[in-house]
Amino acid sequence: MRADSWAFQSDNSASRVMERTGGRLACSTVGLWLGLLLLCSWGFPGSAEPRAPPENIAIIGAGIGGTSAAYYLRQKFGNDVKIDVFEKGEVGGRLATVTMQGQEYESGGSVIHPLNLHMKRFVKDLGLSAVQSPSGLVGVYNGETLVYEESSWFIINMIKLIWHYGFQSLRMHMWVEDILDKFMRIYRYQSHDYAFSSVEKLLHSLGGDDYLGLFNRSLIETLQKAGFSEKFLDEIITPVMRVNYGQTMNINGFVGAVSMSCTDPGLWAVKGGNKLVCSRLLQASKSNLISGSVMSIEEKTRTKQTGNPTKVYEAVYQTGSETHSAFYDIVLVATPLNRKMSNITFLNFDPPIEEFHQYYEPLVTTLIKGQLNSTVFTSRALDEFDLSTVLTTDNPDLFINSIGFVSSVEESNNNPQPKADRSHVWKIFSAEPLTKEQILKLFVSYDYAVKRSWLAYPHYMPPEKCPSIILHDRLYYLNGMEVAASAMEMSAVAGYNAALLAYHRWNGHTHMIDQEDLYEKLKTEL
Ligand SMILES: Cc1cc2nc3c(=O)[nH]c(=O)nc-3n(C[C@H](O)[C@H](O)[C@H](O)COP(=O)(O)OP(=O)(O)OC[C@H]3O[C@@H](n4cnc5c(N)ncnc54)[C@H](O)[C@@H]3O)c2cc1C
Ligand SMILES: CC(C)=CCC/C(C)=C/CC/C(C)=C/CSC[C@H](N)C(=O)O
Repeated sequence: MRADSWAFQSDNSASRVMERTGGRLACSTVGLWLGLLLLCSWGFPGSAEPRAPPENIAIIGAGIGGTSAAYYLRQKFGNDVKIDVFEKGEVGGRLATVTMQGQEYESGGSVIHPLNLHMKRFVKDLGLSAVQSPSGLVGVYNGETLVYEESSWFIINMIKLIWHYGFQSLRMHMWVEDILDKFMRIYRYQSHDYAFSSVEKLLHSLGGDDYLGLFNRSLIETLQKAGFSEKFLDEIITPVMRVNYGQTMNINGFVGAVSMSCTDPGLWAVKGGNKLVCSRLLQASKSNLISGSVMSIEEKTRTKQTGNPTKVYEAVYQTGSETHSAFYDIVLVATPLNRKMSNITFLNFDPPIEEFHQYYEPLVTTLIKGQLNSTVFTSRALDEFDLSTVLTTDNPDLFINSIGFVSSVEESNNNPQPKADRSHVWKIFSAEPLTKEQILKLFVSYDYAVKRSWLAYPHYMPPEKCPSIILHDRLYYLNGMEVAASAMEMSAVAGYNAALLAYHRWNGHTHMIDQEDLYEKLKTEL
C-alpha cells in the first residue's frame, strides 16, 4: 500500500504512517503532507496567510454586554473593521440612574464584587474611578418581627450568628469562596484568548461536572443536601435571594452563589454611575452608535467589490419613523431574546433560529427620600433603629423584597448614618409598583419618590438549557449567559467570549475554541 493513500485516512497519525512505510524519506513526505493538511484545516496563527478581517460588524444592544464585546472585537480585529452598535433606548441598558433633586442614584445594576476583574479593568483602563458601596447594618423581617439583626460590633455579630445558626454562616462563606475561586479561572482562559461555544462548556471548564451540576440543580436542593438547616435557609439565604434576584431558593445553585457573594465586604460602584463604563467602552472601541431599534436579521448573498459572492446579514432597523437597512459580515445580539423582549425577527433561517420561552422577572425599583416608619419593623424607639437595610423572608403578605438606604452615584459612603432629621434616600425592590398607601405605611413622611420598572433577570428554573451562543454561522448571542447568572460581570465575560469566538471562527482557529482541561494546560503557563 502506498504511503500517500494512508495519509488521508481518518486516524492517520504520523507514527502509524511511519511504521507502515518503514522508509525515512516516505515518512518525512507523509509528515509534510499531514502538516500542510493540519495547517489548512486549523489555520495556526502566524503560519498561514491570515484571512482579511471582516468589513462590518453589528452589535445589537449597548448594555455592558454589547459595549464590552465592541471593545474586545476592536482589540481582536484591529482598526479596519467598522463596528456599528445599535441601541433602542439608553446606552447602559440595565445600568441606569434616576435623578432626584439634582442627584443621580443607581436604579438598575448597582454593586460590583471586588473580584469582578473585567469591571475593575474597565474602570482602570477607561479613566473612571470606583466608590465603595454603602455597607451599613442589615436586618431580616418576616412580616411580624426582625428575625435577625446585625450589630455594629464584629464580635457580637459572630456570637449572634453562632447562637442562631451554629457554624452555618461560616460554612456558607466557604462554599461561596470555593465557587468564586473556580469562577476566577475564566480570566486566565480569556487572557490566553480561549473561547467557548456554549455556556455549559464554559461552566464545565471552570470546575468540571460538579460546577455544571450547580447550574443544573436548584440552590435549595444543593444546600439541603449539604445539611444547611431550614431556619438558616429561610432567615438568611432566602432574604439574600429576594433582594438580589427577586426570587426564592428555587434558582440554580450557581446564581445562588453569585447572589451570596454580594454579602462579601468590599462591594463597589463606578463614581458617576455604572453606566459610564458602557459609554466609555463605546468610545474606546471607536464604534459607531446607531440610536435605533433593530427589527429583523436575514442572511443574504452579496457580491462585494472583489467580485466574489459573500454571505452577509442584512439588519433592518428603525430610527424614529424611518426604516433603514445595512449589511454585516458578523452580528452579535447583546440583548435578551426571550419572549420577544427585544422584538428582533430572524427571517428565513433554515432551520429557524430557536425561540426562548423563559420569562424575565418583573421588578420595580422605587427610590424615596423620606423618613422611614421604623415601627413597621420593630417596636423599638425610632432613634434606636440603626439598620440601613431590611431584607425580607418569603412571606406572601409582604409587598416589598427589601428596603435599604443608598448614596448618590457621586458619594463615597462606607458607613452611612441616618441624617439628623432621619430623612434619607431609600431604595425599595418590589415585584409590583408600590401604591400610595403602601408608601405611606413605610414612611412617616416623604418628599419625593421615583420608580423604574424592569424585566430584570431570567426567572430561574433549573434544570434548564442555556441558549446557544452560536445562533447561525456568524450570528452570536450573548445573553444566554444570564441563564447561568445575571450580573454585570457575567455580561462582560459573555461579551469577551463572543468577541473571541467570532474572531477565532472567522480565522478558522478551531483549536482556540472549547479546549478541554484548560485549567491543567494553563497551569504551567506564566
Ligand atoms: C434592578 C436591577 C438591579 C441589578 N443589580 C445588579 C447589581 O447590583 N450588580 C450586578 O452585577 N448586576 C445587577 N443587575 C444585573 C445587571 O444589570 C445585568 O445583568 C446587566 O446589566 C445586563 O447587561 P446586558 O448588556 O447583557 O443587557 P442590557 O443591559 O439589558 O442591554 C441590552 C440593550 O439592548 C437594547 N435593545 C434591546 N432590543 C434592541 C433592539 N431591537 N435594537 C436595538 N437595541 C435593543 C436595550 O435597550 C438595552 O439597552 C441588576 C439588574 C437590575 C434590573
Ligand atoms: C459574577 C460574580 C462572580 C459575582 C457578581 C456578584 C454580584 C455583584 C452580583 C449582583 C447580583 C445582583 C443581580 C444584585 C441586584 S440588587 C443589588 C443591591 N443589593 C442593590 O441594592 O441594588
